[in-house]
Amino acid sequence: MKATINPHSNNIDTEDNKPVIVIEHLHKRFGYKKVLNDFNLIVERNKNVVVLGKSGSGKSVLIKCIIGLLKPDSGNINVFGDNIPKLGEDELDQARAKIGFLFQSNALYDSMTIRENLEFPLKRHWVEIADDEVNRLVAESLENVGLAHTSGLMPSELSGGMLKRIALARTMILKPEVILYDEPTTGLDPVTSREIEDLIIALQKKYHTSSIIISHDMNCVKRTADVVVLLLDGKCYAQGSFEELQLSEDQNIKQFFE
Ligand SMILES: Nc1ncnc2c1ncn2[C@@H]1O[C@H](COP(=O)(O)OP(=O)(O)OP(=O)(O)O)[C@@H](O)[C@H]1O
Repeated sequence: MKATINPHSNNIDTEDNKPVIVIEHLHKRFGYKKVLNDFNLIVERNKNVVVLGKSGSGKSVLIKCIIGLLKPDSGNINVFGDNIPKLGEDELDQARAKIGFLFQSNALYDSMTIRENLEFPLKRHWVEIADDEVNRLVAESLENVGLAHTSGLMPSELSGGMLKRIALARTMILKPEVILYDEPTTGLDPVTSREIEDLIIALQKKYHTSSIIISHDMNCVKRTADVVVLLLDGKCYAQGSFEELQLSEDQNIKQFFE
């Protein structure tokens, strides 16, 4: 079953229809296990696509293939015209500056201050960047997540929700055009989850980013998704708005909404 997306359901201009990620015939197996089996997906500019799927269905494998951490067996992953699986290490490094990745674990460096954590991607990707510009971008990204006062603190001094915000600030500091979120609200209480969802939506509006979000949290899916995709048996089994999928009579889809 494939739900269709109503092209008139959102206030979109033509720029927003522009595909930024085009995944075609993606295959990835580990031994005998076919994890992705002819997976196809288009993500348009300024859209949040949430990927739903059971545990072990291949959501993380998909995201790792998009960012080039895993190589698919076959298929194309075009991000702004770069076919990720075909890129060499240097080109991949450049492409990754345009693709932000929010790790489920946050992946902050415990031995660095918040400021140093934020400076790290800037100095790695933009070697020639001036100190003034570093200061400006660090301040802007901390303000974006409402944590300007934490600059000199260590990660161990922050709560789980604050760490997630800092991880988001660090992901955003390079102004990526695409952001991949791996379960952004897992392990957070409902109030903090809601704050993170609000931030995801606010930053998308501010910077016109496109996102793929993996989530089990149906509140997060409902609030953040422009498009919901169900990954089943390695394929894009269904695709549509949250409401369209919620109304589906297909048992494979229904079970996620019960
Ligand atoms: N590097 C690897 N080597 C072997 N098998 C792997 C590897 N990475 C993932 N897998 C297998 O691929 C399948 C999909 O894993 P993946 O982590 O993508 O699932 P998921 O949908 O993200 O699950 P969850 O929701 O529990 O995080 C699993 O069976 C997993 O064991």
